[in-house]
Amino acid sequence: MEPPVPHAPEIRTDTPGSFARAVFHERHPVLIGRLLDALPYGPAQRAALADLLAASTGGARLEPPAAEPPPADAEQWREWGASWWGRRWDEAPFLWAESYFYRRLLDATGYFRPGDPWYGIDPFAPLKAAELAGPAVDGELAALDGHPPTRDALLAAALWGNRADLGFRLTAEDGDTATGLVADDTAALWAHLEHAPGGRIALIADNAGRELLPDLVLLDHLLTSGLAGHADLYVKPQPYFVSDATTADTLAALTRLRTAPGPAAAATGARLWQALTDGTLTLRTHPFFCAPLPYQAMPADLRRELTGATLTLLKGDLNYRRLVGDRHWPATTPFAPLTAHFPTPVAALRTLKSDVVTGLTPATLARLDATGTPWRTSGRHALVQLAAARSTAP
Ligand SMILES: O=P(O)(O)OC[C@@]1(O)O[C@H](CO)[C@@H](O)[C@@H]1O
Repeated sequence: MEPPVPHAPEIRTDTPGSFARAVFHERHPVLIGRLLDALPYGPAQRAALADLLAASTGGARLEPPAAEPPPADAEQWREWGASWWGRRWDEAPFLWAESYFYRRLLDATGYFRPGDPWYGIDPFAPLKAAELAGPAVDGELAALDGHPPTRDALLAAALWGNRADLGFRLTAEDGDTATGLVADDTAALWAHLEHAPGGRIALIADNAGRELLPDLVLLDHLLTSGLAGHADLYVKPQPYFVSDATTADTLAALTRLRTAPGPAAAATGARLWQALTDGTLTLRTHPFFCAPLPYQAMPADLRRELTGATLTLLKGDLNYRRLVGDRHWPATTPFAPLTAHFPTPVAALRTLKSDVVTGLTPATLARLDATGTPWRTSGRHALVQLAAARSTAP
């Protein structure tokens, strides 16, 4: 008999002193301030953003997205929010409420209003562009011209690239430095790919810029080494969680690679460009990547699309929360059973930036707890976790 899948309470924002509450009450005000500094939004948009902040932190009731003109996702959101409309923002689960906050933020800027001059304008674009143009990226691209990096180094770069999350950076402590891995299935991940080389790999991206660049370099390695015969790169269909990568961000990152002064970065960019044009690499998206739901609720069309991949590389903190469920799991809860719903073998590459964690050994947990630091949320720790036991048949 299968062991029962364990349960734990969902994380909510109404717990005083919690990380989730701080995201709404500390991070979001800083974020709205940054957006208002970065773009010359007019009085109506400024008022709408201020209203959103007040409603989402002040006990207002949840209402569906603006109905006039009806946005393309109106029906979808009516369904996704069926349990929550009319309830207070802080009664909804953290995962749901945060996702809806970003949806309403786009509403407030005019992003969804055809005919509005701000229609389709990414409110986070100035923040993402500044990071991509910055000197840190110059250094990281130049480093590719040194000793050819090992595959472990490429994987580690993609993993730690997840710290460059502009939402997290809004309130991260200065000087936070990376420490170590709390779980490390790196060797098992390579063994899994070596066991069935040449298959299709999916990478579900997280942040643009300094995270997406090493993700792209990793994909190039997987394709050129033959470990993958094809790669699908999944990005968000719309701006989300500040720096999540969209198609526009992917094109910007590719251009940054192709036009890099160093030969190694430029050659990587050229190969990836070619891979996109000849179909070896496919750029994909789906509305579910901005859904306020765990991956257990993945719709059938996306499930079908992913099925058959040798491995899905799932990047980042939010994807991890969606994978295992945004719940107060005891940290030693085994990782694999919580991911059994996922349609392919899956590897999470994530820096720890929220309360959820699973699959730790009791010794690791005791060591981390003994530090007396906020190790779950500081972004100083990371993990590579693999759940490989899955049918890979299409
Ligand atoms: O998914 P990412 O970019 O790694 O992290 C997203 C994040 O910054 O946003 C949420 C809180 O706002 C947390 O999941 C995490 O701290």
